[in-house]
Order: sequence, then C-alpha cells, then structure tokens
Amino acid sequence: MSSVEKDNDGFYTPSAAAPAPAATAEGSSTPAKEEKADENDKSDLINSTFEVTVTLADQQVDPNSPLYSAKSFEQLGLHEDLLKGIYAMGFSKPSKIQERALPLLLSNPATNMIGQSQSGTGKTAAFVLTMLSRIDYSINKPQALCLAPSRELARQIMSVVINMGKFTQVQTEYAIKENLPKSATHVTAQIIVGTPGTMYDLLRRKVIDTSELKVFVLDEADNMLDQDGLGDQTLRVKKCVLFSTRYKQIREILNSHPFSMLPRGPKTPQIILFSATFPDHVRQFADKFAPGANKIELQKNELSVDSIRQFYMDCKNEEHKYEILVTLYTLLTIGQSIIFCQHRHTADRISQKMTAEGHKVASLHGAKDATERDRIIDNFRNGKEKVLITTNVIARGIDIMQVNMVVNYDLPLMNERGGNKSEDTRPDIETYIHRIGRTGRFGRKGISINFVHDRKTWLQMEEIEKATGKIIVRIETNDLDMMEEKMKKALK
Ligand SMILES: Nc1ncnc2c1ncn2[C@@H]1O[C@H](COP(=O)(O)OP(=O)(O)OP(=O)(O)O)[C@@H](O)[C@H]1O
Repeated sequence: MSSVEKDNDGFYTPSAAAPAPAATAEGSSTPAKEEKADENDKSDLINSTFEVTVTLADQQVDPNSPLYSAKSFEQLGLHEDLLKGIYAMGFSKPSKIQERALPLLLSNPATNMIGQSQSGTGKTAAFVLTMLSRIDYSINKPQALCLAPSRELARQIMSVVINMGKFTQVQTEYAIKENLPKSATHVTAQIIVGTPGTMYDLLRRKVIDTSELKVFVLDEADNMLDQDGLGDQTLRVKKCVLFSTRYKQIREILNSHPFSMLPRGPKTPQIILFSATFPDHVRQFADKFAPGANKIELQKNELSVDSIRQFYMDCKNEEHKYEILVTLYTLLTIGQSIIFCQHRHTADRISQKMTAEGHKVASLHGAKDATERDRIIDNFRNGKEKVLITTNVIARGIDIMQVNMVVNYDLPLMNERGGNKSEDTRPDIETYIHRIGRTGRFGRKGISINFVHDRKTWLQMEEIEKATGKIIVRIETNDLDMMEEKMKKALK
C-alpha cells in the first residue's frame, strides 16, 4: 500500500516509496562533518544575504519585542558545540521564544511543549537545539523526528539542523519524496526531518525504527494536527512512534524482570508542537496530542508582528488584478516578493502571461515534480529569481530574509484547507497570518498587499482585519507615484 501525501496547497498526491536516490547536496545524508560543512556551502539554503536592507533597530534590547531576551545563549544551558554552531550562524542573543522555551524544553524529566510565537521570531532554533541536545551521539539510531507540512520547509529545517549541528557528529536523513534514506532497510541517522505521508510510509515499512526516539517535533503544528489538513497522517506517525517505544519498554522490562508488573503509562518521547497560530478548534486536540505540555501562548492581538505593514488595493475585476500586479513589478523586484494565489492554475497562468510580456517571474506549487520544486525554491532563495508566484504550499515556515513584499493576489479561503467545504468562502485567518509572515522576518520590515475586487472579497478582508486586530490601509491603484512613495516609506 502506498500512502497519500497532502500538499499544503490542498491536493493529494501519492507518496509511494521511490527508489533511494544518491545523496544530495541538501543533507539527505551526512556521513562526515567536513563533508557536511562543504555541502552546506553548496546548498546555502539559509545563508543568502544579497541586497538585504537590514533595518533592524535593536529590537533585541526592547522588552516589548518578540526578539527580546534578558538572557544569553550561555545561560540557557546549551552544550558548547551547539553554542559554537549558534554563533557561527551569526546569532548573538536568544529571542523571546528561545529564552522562554529552551529552559523548559531542555529540563529533565523531558516535558512536552506547545509553543506559540509570531512568524519569523526563531521557533526553529528552539526545537532544533532541543533535538540536537537530547540525542545520544554514540547511538546510530533515529532519536528525533521532525514533521513539517511541505518538502520546502522540511529542507529548510534540515539546513538549520546541519548548520547548528556542524560542530557535532549528528547524522541526518530526509523523509520526503524523492529524497528517501540511502538505506532502504535501516536508517541509522539520529535526526530525521520529513513530511508526514513519507515519514509514515518509512515507519510502516520499518525502515525507520523509533525504539530509541527521544524527541518528536511538529513544526506548523496546528496545520499538522488539523483534520482538514494533515491531521490523519500525523496521527498515524504518532501511533507508530508510540507503539515502537512502548514495545521496547515492555521488552526491556521482561528481559530484566520477567515477573514484574508493567508500568502503567507508556514511556513516550518528548512531544514538541510549535506554530505561530493555534486556532481554538486545534488547541484541544493539541492538548491531547502533547499531554501535560508546558505552554507558551500568544494573545489574539499579538498574532502578527508590527513590522509588517498591511495594505489593500481596490481592483475593478479579475483582469484589473493582473494589470495592477504588472504595474507593481518594479516595486516587487526592489527586494524579493511572493505572490499568493488560490489555485495552482492561477499561479501558472499569471506567471506564463508575465513571462510572455518580458517580466522575470517563477511559479511554484505542489503539482510540480520534486526536482523542479527544489530548483525553483533554491533559485528564489539565492536571489536568482526575485518574484515567486505560488499557492499555500509555501505559506508556512519559509524563511527568506530578502522577501520584503507579499501580495495576496487571492485572499486565502477556508475551502482551500480541504474537506468538503467547497462552498465555504470565509477567509482563512491562520493562513493569512502565515502568508504575510513570509516577510518581516526577525525584525526586518515588510509589506503585504491584499487585492480585493468585489464586495465579497472586501468583506473577507474586513473579517481578516477584525480577527487580527491590525489595520489594513488602502493604497490607490490609479496614482502610481503615491503608491510607490507609500510603499517605500513602509519599508524604511
Ligand atoms: N537568536 C537569533 N538571533 C538572530 N537571528 C535569529 C535568531 N533566532 C532565529 N534567527 C533567524 O530569524 C529567522 C526566522 O527564524 P525562524 O525561521 O526560526 O522563525 P519561525 O518563528 O520558525 O517562523 P515561522 O512561524 O514563519 O515558521 C531565521 O532566519 C533565523 O536564522
């Protein structure tokens, strides 16, 4: 049986086991430290720094900023090798979520965590450092699994694991389509990062043995647990994991004390859930998924960072939306920008049309094959492409500092989440928050522009404004100079 993997842009595609590929440059396997560092240089997934206008006022010393911390990384009890990795990445102080979460994540006995913090505030480092801290480097067995909703995000997380762990002996593997582990029977890597369908497939076929598992992370946890999203597949992964650890516990007890009583509760790995959003309907489920968790939560009015200025443009109709986008092209290429559409075919259509008219844009969505997806996102990451037209597939987690503009060509709607809600035209508030969070990373300035073109879309935007508590300012579409001036001012 081949499992089914659901992309974040709402489509199911089979994730049958593909033949194991040769090791790739993005860290599908990391046999030796030297090789790893070298591979990193080549893949350069998170290091591109071209043309970034960093306007970081020192938010890390402002107690009201999500980037603030009263502590240093040394005070968080991290191993020296990890401190070296952190400093090599250019981090000097922890952010608020790192300062608050890491002591809880690293304390013993290990306790589950449900952590919420705005997009771009450093959640990845918090869970990556936990994985790297908890594994026993002398054991060549999987000890930390991390699930993410898209292959792009899984690759990015892997890049952080490899960079932060570059002074350790960590070995890593992917569980994503077409980057399957080199060994078809037995994974020896300690950290595995992947998407839930492929991870489940590898667990089910016992290619991944989780009897030594210490940490189980869900990044973008609300999306990973949502029954309209990836919830079923994530649950299956968890069941496999729990079965395996419980089985090992029973075996150990019976081997040493054949007549002893079995302990009541199963010995489970530490479960870590992180996201910028935890809507009410997922919160209860998250509590069950990560029982007894320490919690770090945001208030509803704190969901997005203030450094992202939000605008809207009144378009006359669908065709006018396209015209405005083309008019914006010069502004879109000042830094880098991501244009979000509702459907794959819209993303393709717009990008084909703009390309034919001489503009340089790329499109990315879940219908493209894995190699092409990797090539497109890597080109965007290293600045070869400046404008990316896409679907919700990269709405979450993708961290590219140079992105200073996000355009919601179509507003995100609940019916894109899947299920049978094709009539549901309510705005998808969480996806909106994640989409605009692709800009304004770690204190940078960014702007988001929503296109509205009729009463329905206007009301949807109003609902978003109410739910997020942030004002969305109108920009005139017929005064180009004023538009440019307003937008440049917002980015200063
Ligand atoms: N302490 C730090 N000092 C400097 N930069 C940091 C620090 N922590 C994280 N960063 C950088 O901030 C950026 C955003 O971090 P990260 O991607 O972990 O955010 P996130 O909270 O997971 O966002 P999202 O909700 O969008 O997934 C990254 O480029 C990361 O390298």
